[in-house]
Amino acid sequence: MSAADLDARDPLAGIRAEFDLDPAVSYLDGNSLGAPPRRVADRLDDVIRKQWAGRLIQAWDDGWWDAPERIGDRIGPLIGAAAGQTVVCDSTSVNLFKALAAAVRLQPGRDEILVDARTFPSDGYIADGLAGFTGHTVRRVDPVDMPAAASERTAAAVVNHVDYVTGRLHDMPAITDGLHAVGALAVWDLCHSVGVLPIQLDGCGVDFAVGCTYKFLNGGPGAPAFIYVARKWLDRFEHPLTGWAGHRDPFAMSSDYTGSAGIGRARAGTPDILAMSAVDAALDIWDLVSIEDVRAKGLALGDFFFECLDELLPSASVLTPRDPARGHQVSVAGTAAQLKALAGRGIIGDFRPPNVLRFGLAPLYTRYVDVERAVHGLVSVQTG
Ligand SMILES: Cc1ncc(COP(=O)(O)O)c(C=O)c1O
Ligand SMILES: Nc1c(O)cccc1C(=O)C[C@H](N)C(=O)O
Repeated sequence: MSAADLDARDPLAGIRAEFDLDPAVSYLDGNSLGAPPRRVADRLDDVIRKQWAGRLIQAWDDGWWDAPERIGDRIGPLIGAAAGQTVVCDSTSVNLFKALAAAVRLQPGRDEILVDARTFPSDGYIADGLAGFTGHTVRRVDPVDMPAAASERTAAAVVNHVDYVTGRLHDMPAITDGLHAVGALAVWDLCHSVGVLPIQLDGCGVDFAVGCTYKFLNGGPGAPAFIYVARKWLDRFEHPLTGWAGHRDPFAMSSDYTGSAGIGRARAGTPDILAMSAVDAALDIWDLVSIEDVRAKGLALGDFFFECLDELLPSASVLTPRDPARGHQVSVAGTAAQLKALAGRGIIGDFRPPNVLRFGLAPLYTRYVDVERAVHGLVSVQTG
């Protein structure tokens, strides 16, 4: 079937109109920065003109102060988290620091942290940075080998749900169970899976998770991230960034810190209301679509990408698995110069060293014609 026919039959095709995208551009980098939902601009206008200008500081009592928990609970259904376990705040890196610090604190006598050897570098840097304070040994292990590598020495393991380079999807239930079998805690990084595939954090018994909102959740550049703390750990969740926003009674201005009783204790400082309002507005799109439909289209876009490559560029070296154990991207070997040449043709992907071209497939706005154009573009930049 042609790309145009596939687009014509796509039940999600109409959702693209929710985004401010140039039809002439094939935007295939939603796995790095999502596209702008039109409703975000309207919401920010409202927050600035009506809430900030209209209510001034009184707006904190009109829903600003509680926005991190409220918006966290809107992300909850996308990650299989019942209410009260997810809060939106800080960056993924900062939230990972909090989650990992709390995890090792829960595991006295265990002296090792495992880190996904193929993770986005920041996760490894954070683990190393924390270990510099706690004295833990950090060992880098492929997620597939984590259950076998973990032992009674392992306090916690940081695992990516979807590998940011290849798009490989890791088996959350099996890896989590494997870690738990030796008493290690599981900390999942959902940056590349949230908003593209169904996730069951509660169902898998995951201990902690972090993720960003600026990729497939389209919250905008630098949008705040989220952190999930499983209900079973909420009472004992202790992290070192004990700022006033996580205090049980922040406006009492007590000189002693007592953490909030719930997920609020994962907060540290004042919430960035403008950025958070953008995330909130972007999440409205999930009132129109289901994650199951998004997942089905994401896999279909990937299958179509592989078909086009087989037909037009069989010599391509494809890094992304063809089976459904993948997220929503297709990665092929290539160069930074090729990426630049593609951008000159209106095809936007990204390059990750040393030799990977990544093409993100965001089912809310990616069209089959975008995939077809990307493969035609790859053919022309490979053949000169
Ligand atoms: C898998 C993964 N983890 C962590 C990060 C870091 O996120 P942040 O910049 O919000 O700290 C990113 C992207 O930047 C990422 O892709
Ligand atoms: N957050 C980013 C940024 O501010 C600029 C450029 C890229 C990013 C990214 O998020 C990169 C992304 N985590 C990746 O998968 O490579």
